[in-house]
Amino acid sequence: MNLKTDEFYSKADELIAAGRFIDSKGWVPATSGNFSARLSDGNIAITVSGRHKGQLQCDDIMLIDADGLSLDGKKPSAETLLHTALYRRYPDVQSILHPHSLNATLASRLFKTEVVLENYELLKALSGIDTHECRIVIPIFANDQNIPRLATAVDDYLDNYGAIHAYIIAGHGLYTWGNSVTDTLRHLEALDFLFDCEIRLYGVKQP
Ligand SMILES: CSC[C@@H](O)[C@@H](O)C(=O)COP(=O)(O)O
Ligand SMILES: [Zn+2]
Repeated sequence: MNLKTDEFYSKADELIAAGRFIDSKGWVPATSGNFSARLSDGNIAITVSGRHKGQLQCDDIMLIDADGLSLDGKKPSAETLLHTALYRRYPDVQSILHPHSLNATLASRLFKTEVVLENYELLKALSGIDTHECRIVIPIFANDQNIPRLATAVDDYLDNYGAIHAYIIAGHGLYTWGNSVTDTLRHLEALDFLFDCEIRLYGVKQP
């Protein structure tokens, strides 16, 4: 049975276009990053492991189930469990984007445990925020080649501290999500700008 529906191909097109945009910003060097979108039947369209995310073709997007098992014989992203854990936790989340952006990587080196974003108008680009008068925390997790263990660390944090908009993996990159691919791209672009502000401010504040 062919499980690839029109919806799958439409989400695949969105992820391919997102990849071109993200690559145009320099946020997915080499074959880094991974992207996904949830389908209405609960399955997930996700990037095949090891592909260049700025040069994705339809063949580079594959189908997995909600537990991350391949449904089409292809090899899903090495970080699939980070995607499935977020979809499991947040029923409204429909897309997850993971770039290896310079600013997320640098921010993790400078700020170590979390990035605090406060009093920026652009925070309103994040879902659920309607004023600059707010403070959000983007946690930074230690990098780990053991992805199940990393997924558990993220889950533990979310159990203890509640909902967040994104997280950084130290020396690695950013995960963010949203109610559509477009929403998630907006989050990515806003967060990159805000990380840039914090990194430059940090430089200014140094003696
Ligand atoms: C090119 S190294 C990057 C990988 O180790 C990983 O972090 C990554 O983001 C891409 O892995 P992938 O398996 O292609 O989804
Ligand atoms: Zn990665």
